[in-house]
Amino acid sequence: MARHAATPHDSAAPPHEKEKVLVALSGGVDSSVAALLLKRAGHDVVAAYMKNWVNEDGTIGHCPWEEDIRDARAVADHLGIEFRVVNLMHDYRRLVVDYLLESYQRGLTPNPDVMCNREIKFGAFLRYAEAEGFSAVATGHYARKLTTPALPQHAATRHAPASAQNRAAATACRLIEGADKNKDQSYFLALLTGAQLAKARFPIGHLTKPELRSLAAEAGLPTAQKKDSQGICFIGQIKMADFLRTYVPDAPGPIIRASDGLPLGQHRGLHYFTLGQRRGIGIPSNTDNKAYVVVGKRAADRALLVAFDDPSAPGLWTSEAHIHSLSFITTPITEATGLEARVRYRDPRIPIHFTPSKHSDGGAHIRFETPQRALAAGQIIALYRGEALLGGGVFGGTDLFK
Ligand SMILES: Nc1ncnc2c1ncn2[C@@H]1O[C@H](COP(=O)(O)OP(=O)(O)OP(=O)(O)O)[C@@H](O)[C@H]1O
Repeated sequence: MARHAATPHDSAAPPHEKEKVLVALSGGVDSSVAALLLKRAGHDVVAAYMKNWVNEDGTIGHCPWEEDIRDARAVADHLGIEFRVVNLMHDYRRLVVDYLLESYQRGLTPNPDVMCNREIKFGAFLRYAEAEGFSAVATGHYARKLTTPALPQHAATRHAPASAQNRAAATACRLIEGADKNKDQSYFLALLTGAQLAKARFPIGHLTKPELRSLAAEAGLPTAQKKDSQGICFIGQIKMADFLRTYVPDAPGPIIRASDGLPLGQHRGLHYFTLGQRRGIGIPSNTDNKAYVVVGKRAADRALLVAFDDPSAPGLWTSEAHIHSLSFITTPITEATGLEARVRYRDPRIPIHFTPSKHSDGGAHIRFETPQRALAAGQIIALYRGEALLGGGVFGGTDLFK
């Protein structure tokens, strides 16, 4: 498959311009092929495994990091490139795990993968790379980067609160969904800034997974047959509930039927539940074909509010929402406009009307063309124009329990 051997067209560097790239090599097949393509394109490539979480307390959270380091090293050896292990455990604990735990304790639904990309891979890891003299960081994300000028945005104004650096980056590159629609990971990159994107390389974004697997096999990469990883690394194979049980103390409260206030039972802690959840409530409905679903949380008495899962369930469906912590890869949008949004990793893009907040809270008001089920406070919304990711924000209030 000679066509894959050329310089990845989504690289920010013009074809044939050699650059010094640090590739984030996880021990999985995607980043292995990213390293392979960079090497074939003639770049000066070094590979690094990020040591983020090693189950430091010896309690829970199996992450097969030793095996992954072994595999990553084997790939680097196979490609004849230098391999490093970069210890980011302190940053990861502070910027990802603490965010995760605090969010759950405050009744929010966090997204550690999105935060890991912004704060670790293109945060601490990128800073490490720059300090070591690299001009870019490459990952095995299914996303593409185009270096053509940003889409003209009639809504952008010179009052936009972007840094000069961000503005410069915005005109230089755009982030586009991965070519394999089944694997596209642009959602996880929604909170990157233009400056971060300027330094990012996504060498596999133009490939489909089957194409990538066959490239890996043809090149004899030791990870060619390795199974895809599931979920966020540090939680690995265990359930989020088991992880939370270890780190967040139980805080029991009543389970209340939202329609009439009827107490139905007790729960162990609101952090085990998220809006729209049906599993694990433990209350049989006693009504044929009806199941209870979480429709809300009440801070005052730590009540978990439930209702039958149907279109009339109070609080389950959302037509309008506030989003905060807005971040733009491209020029910030400062006037009302129609856009598309993705509210979960695997969801399709949906049409929305976007109105930036008149106040200086950096937020916006979103109206959906069709009501959406179970949008929880804390969840990430990614904003798009067609395949182009514009940026993202966070649903709801910053603290449900204020
Ligand atoms: N511990 C790590 N060390 C180095 N790079 C990592 C690590 N975890 C993730 N990455 C980088 O982030 C990218 C996306 O991470 P994700 O966890 O989604 O992996 P993935 O899609 O399963 O890819 P892979 O097959 O490369 O593991 C990876 O392709 C890799 O470049």
